[in-house]
Amino acid sequence: MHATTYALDERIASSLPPDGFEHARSIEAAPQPAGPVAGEHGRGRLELHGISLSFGGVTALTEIDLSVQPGEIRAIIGPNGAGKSSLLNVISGVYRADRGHVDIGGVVYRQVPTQKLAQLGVARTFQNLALFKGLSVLDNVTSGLAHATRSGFVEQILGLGRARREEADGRERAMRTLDFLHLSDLRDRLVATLPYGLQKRVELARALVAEPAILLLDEPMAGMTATEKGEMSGFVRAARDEYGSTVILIEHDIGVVMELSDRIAVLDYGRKIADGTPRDVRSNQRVIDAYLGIAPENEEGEGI
Ligand SMILES: Nc1ncnc2c1ncn2[C@@H]1O[C@H](COP(=O)(O)OP(=O)(O)OP(=O)(O)O)[C@@H](O)[C@H]1O
Repeated sequence: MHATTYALDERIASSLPPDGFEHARSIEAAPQPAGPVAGEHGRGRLELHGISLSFGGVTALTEIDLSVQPGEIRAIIGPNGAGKSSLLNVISGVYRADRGHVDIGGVVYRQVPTQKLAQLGVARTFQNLALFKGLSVLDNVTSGLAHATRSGFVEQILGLGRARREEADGRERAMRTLDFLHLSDLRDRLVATLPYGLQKRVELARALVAEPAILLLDEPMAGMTATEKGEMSGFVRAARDEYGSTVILIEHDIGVVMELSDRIAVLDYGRKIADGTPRDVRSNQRVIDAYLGIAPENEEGEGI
């Protein structure tokens, strides 16, 4: 494990939010954190306290509390429009909550500074792929380290010592991540030529190359075949085991969620209606009524 944390590619961060809603909040300058800088001490811990968010007259989130332990795989589920993406966008600083705060590794934010997400050890993937389709797999994954670069523009242009060492180091890290996700053979392929399921895996690689303390995955298995979902689940679990990353994922496939998650938070109309182990959630009557729609004795965790 490397002590250094790396940043998301600025180009990707600045392309947020992806949904194009009229009332999308602008990213505001974040206040300086009040407490100590997040260190190894609180690495991977995330807490939300009383998060409320609305868009004009639409309430997206109401007083959400969430406590995620280091190394945990935590799913956020709920019907369409329940507030899942909004919550992920609050965690990653795309939205500023109307009320409440986000605690990342012991540092409290009213709005998480998106541009510093990587320094905080947070990486994310997107519901709609946000890859550079015209670049190779290797270049896309290396771009996940863009903020780690310490050398200046001139050094990079001139290919001076530090810039060259950083480039070599970045490529080596990217190669290791590709190997980890069984993508090495595809490293020179243009992303646009890959099937969708593999593009999703490349996006995971780009997030993982920074060895993040907290990995936010927005529907990582959407649009995948059952086989691809199984593979992806295995990679997500392996990533947690290998890098010690805390994983927070939004996923609609209940079978996957039940099988992969340590704990599950369930949202409905912007409120958290349940939070617990897959077994707890599966037998929770409010969850069954709002989301699962099946009696617990009749299901195998496959859902809906
Ligand atoms: N930028 C926005 N502008 C206006 N309304 C928004 C915006 N983002 C979300 N909303 C609204 O907030 C509510 C929660 O939406 P959100 O996308 O967070 O739900 P979700 O659970 O992620 O849904 P889905 O599963 O369909 O992706 C919805 O009523 C949605 O229309």
